[in-house]
Amino acid sequence: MPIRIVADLRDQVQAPALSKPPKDNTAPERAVLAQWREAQAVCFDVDCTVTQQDSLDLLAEFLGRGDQVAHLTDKAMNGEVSLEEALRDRLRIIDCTPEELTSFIQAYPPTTRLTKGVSKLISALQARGKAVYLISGGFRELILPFARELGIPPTNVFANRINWQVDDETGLVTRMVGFDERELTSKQGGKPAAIAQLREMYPYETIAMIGDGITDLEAVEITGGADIFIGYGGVVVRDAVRDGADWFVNDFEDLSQALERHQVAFIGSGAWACAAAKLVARNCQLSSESTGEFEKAVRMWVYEEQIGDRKLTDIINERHENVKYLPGVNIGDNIVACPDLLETVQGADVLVFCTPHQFTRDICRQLRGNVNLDAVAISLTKGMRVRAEGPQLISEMVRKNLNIDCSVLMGANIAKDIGNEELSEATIGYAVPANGELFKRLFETPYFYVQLVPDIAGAEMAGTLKNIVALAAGFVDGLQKGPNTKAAIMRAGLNEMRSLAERIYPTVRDNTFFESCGVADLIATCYGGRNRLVAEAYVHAYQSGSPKCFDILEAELLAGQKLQGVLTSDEVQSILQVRGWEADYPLFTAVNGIINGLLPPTAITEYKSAAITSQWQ
Ligand SMILES: NC(=O)C1=CN([C@@H]2O[C@H](COP(=O)(O)OP(=O)(O)OC[C@H]3O[C@@H](n4cnc5c(N)ncnc54)[C@H](O)[C@@H]3O)[C@@H](O)[C@H]2O)C=CC1
Ligand SMILES: O=C(CO)COP(=O)(O)O
Repeated sequence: MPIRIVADLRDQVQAPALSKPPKDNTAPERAVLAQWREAQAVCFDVDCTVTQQDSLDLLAEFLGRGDQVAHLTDKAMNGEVSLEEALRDRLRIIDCTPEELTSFIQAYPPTTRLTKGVSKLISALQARGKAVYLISGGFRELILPFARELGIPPTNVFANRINWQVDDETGLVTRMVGFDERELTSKQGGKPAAIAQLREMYPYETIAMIGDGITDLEAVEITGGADIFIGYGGVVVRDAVRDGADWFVNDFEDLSQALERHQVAFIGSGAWACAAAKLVARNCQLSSESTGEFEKAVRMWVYEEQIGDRKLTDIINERHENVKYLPGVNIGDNIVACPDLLETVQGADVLVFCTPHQFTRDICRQLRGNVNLDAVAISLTKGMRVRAEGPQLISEMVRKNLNIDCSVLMGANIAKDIGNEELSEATIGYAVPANGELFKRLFETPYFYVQLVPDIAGAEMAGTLKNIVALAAGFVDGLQKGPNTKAAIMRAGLNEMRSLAERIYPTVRDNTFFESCGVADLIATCYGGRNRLVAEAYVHAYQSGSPKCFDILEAELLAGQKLQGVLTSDEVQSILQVRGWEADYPLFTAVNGIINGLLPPTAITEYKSAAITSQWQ
């Protein structure tokens, strides 16, 4: 039985001289590329896109009626006859029994008919958590074997259904008698209708449609349909489809490659930055060996210092260890330390910010105009900036300066313990769900669990404000009070954190404070953090009669690491003062009075009344 092979098909369709030069849209525009990478759902046409031949054409050939059917298929795919009409006529010609259909599927199993690279592409999409659908004007009986082969659940298949005639006497299915005309894909406009239905069922922001025919292109031309249309010309090239496509590919490898290998740049190299970079290094290494989502090498910007007679960057690159800020932890040999900020971010499309918050603004200024326009960012920094018009969280600063999306990762994350691979958790606050998922894949490991919350401001405010409460906890420890007092201070602190976050950012969700970024981070920092440690030392020095300021204690105790709570307390207090809210936040206000020497450390246990005193000094 003759089978039309790919080359024949192509010759046949391309043979007539093109009336105009082919449009070159084989290199995607930046925005199209970004949409392709972001798409949460990807819909594939099946015949001549997933399969090398049109299944009905091949079935007709198998039955010896090939020429009549192929002619009708081409007419429908070129938009010359309506889909319904072509479908009806083709089925009438094919007119086969269930046994003939089964023999056909056995003779041409899916593995022999898949187009080059489609299997790899679909696996890569699935590995990235994207939903894959088959949307076809063909028949389920012929399409489900492909769905099975590609790991696509039958519920993700939109296709037509053959009506079968049942023998009244035997109850056995005998012949096909047309098709179910109620199926969405049996009609013109069926593909965008199927996509519109997906949108009703799921909150997909970006949907891509891939196909070779006019009915596939239609999916993007109707409101509520797909967001981008990628034309596929590996089997058949149709002028109208090629010209109408946002991107036209002849090889699925182009699409796989475009999905692959995000280049990650890490900005910061302190204790947490290095522990977090170790998580990222592991995942980039693994992904480069499997899904290819992330490039193996991760550049890390290091604020250069001399360590003895050597540069810190040289030591990190040689020993894979930051001997000053996270000694004893191998952060991964694919982390490349770089002292030049702009060189670090060159070509990167995933940016991780993790520096003490007082340095982020200057870093953003240097980066302005120097990062990929389609880059996405995440901030691990806990802190805020205060301007005349109000507070600015670090994620807002990144977003505003660089004009890119910025998620946050916050949590109970004492750097040394994560460096030592102790079980820990974090919360990613995101605005764009696909970016939240991307960052989860970048950070999550078997010892570092990540939860996603659609609440950037809540997660970031929680991470920032708990540093003030950690100072209060340090005062309590310095005063050698027991667990009741510490718990009372932490509870009051949590209330003030939540209240202030919700007051400044009304979109903040209450539940966020029960995630790792909320109560868990508060507990971890109030027991094991640097803010607690230094605040405790402050009390000891104060009580010994030789008080020391926080700058001195930071330098003495933290070996170059930076405290965030003291600055944050001053920043938050200026907001409370300007807005006349101090009385509503007595714990924050008492802490600020203590760190500025207006109140003695003992005032922490009398914070409700002490705060009132401190306001007027
Ligand atoms: N250390 C921890 O356990 C955790 C820290 N964080 C947060 O992560 C952020 C970064 O903290 P770490 O990585 O721990 O840093 P760190 O406090 O350990 O180290 C300070 C860093 O600042 C750099 N630096 C000093 N002067 C600088 C300048 N002028 N410009 C730019 N950088 C300069 C130093 O080179 C060093 O890398 C902070 O907001 C912190 O609150 C969050 C979770 C845990
Ligand atoms: O944020 C932290 C833990 O999640 C670390 O807090 P410290 O800066 O007080 O060490």
